[in-house]
Amino acid sequence: MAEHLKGIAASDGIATAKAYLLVQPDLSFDKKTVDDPSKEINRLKQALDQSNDELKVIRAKAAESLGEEEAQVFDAHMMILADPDFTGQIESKIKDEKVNAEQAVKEVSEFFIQTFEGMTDNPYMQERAADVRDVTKRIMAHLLGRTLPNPALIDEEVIIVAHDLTPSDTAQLNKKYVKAFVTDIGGRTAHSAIMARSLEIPAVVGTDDVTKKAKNGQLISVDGLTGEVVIDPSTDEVAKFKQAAEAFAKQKAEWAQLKTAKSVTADGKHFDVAANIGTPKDLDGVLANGAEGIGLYRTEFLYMDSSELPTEDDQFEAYKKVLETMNPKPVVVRTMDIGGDKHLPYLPLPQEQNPFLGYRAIRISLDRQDIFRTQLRALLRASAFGNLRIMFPMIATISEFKQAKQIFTEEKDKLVKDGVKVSDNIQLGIMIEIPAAAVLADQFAKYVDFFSIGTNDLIQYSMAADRGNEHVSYLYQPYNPSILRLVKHVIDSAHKEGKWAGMCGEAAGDPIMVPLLLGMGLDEYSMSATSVLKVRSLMKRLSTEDMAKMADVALNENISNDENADLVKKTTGQ
Ligand SMILES: C=C(OP(=O)(O)O)C(=O)O
Ligand SMILES: [Mg+2]
Repeated sequence: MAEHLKGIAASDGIATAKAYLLVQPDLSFDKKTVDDPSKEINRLKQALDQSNDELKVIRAKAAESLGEEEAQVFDAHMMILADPDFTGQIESKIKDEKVNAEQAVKEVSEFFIQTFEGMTDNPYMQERAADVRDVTKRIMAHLLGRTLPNPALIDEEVIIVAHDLTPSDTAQLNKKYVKAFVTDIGGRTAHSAIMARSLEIPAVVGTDDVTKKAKNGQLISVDGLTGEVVIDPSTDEVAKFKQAAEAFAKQKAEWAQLKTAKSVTADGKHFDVAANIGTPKDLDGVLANGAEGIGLYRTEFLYMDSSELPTEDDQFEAYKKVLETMNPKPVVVRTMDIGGDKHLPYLPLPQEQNPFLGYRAIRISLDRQDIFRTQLRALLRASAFGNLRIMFPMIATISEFKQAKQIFTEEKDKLVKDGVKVSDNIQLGIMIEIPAAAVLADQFAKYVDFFSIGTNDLIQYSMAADRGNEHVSYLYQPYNPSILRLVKHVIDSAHKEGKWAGMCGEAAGDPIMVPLLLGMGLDEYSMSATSVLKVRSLMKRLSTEDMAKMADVALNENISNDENADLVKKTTGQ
């Protein structure tokens, strides 16, 4: 019998395929005393061999589908399996303490993990702790006769079903086979959802319990436009999803005709519709969708994709590629925004009660100036190859901006003195994603060249509602008059000082928000590349004068998010 679930529509597109459960098996066991240690040692050897055989296959597949670099992590895993120090200590423990193999593996791996994690002056060795943890899980699964999910081995069309996906899980999804994903938890602006949109993989998040309801191999239909999920759909339902997929493809073909057009409203006003990217790989999507620039390059993915801090040259190459490809269109590069839900294995952050309110983004950059200066130098060198703008994330105070600008100027002066060519008109701006900065935008506008409003965070901090928590997603209200007033104040403050204001949070590509933003005079709209043509087509139908009247009601008369959503729908016929 078909089972219907409703989640949060997180990435456009519709698909039906077999479910692939990316769920960690239960690897719990009891400690036991054994009479015959040699029998346990044989079990251990068998599990080590099985793990090694499995890793060889996974490595080969990963190299084929994801590339040599991504595959190398599995070499590190095989090296641990072959390390006589590691396996020898496990054998000795079984022999000397007469414990079962599971217990010996657990104790020895914990010892190695702790030792590596303690090497705080050696980030390379610290990262080995994660490898030991991964390998231990594999050995344990073989000892216990359980199966670990191996997404790198997927070689047929599937829909991934998971409790949650981390940004790095999402980065490993192979678009050729992964037709969609569905998760128990998460919100539309969680980074895995944002990445799904840039990969053009349909996604529904926050279904609550899809992992409990779907079984491996079962057929499953997913509608990333409505949030509908059907497990084991009937033939009629499969046909209905197919029809919806065809209608969506037709709609996309219509939008595609606007690829080389400018984004102009019905009354002839031009606005910049730009794209957000995470890596230079996303440029294909940007070009395919005819974006008028990059409004947000999230550089932290460069750091997350690497096993150590990327060098100045590595960064320079990535930034140069993006700037050259887009030239003369503007590229807004955001400096590293690590922390919150984005982690670096080689840069351990303190354990915090509230990581989203903690040590992150510009706070880390101003503290770890070695990292920040390297990034700024790479950016400055790349600035000679295109139209670079730099922005700083999570700015709360004017003093933070001044410090960041000072460091930027120092690095620029050093490069110029060394005869390195750098651009002389790099705009420096800030993300407006902390309410304090939004409220003080009139003051900030005197110092910065531009604002880019990060609604993903601005909404969560204003409403005190975690952007990734489906239990409070009802409070995540982009059209709430309180949010609209903050946005309006930011736009007006920028204009008063002759500066421009953009938006790079997901709201900038939201068809309900765009008419309100046009009415408030926002200059630049930056979104997932896949939303660019949809927004351009919407703008064509709207007049800024009508939208300004509507925005006035939304800001000053209406009192709720839903009232404003209804107002926009009615006024714009959506
Ligand atoms: C664009 C934003 O940044 P991120 O989603 O990377 O936090 C935002 O907060 O709106
Ligand atoms: Mg943010």
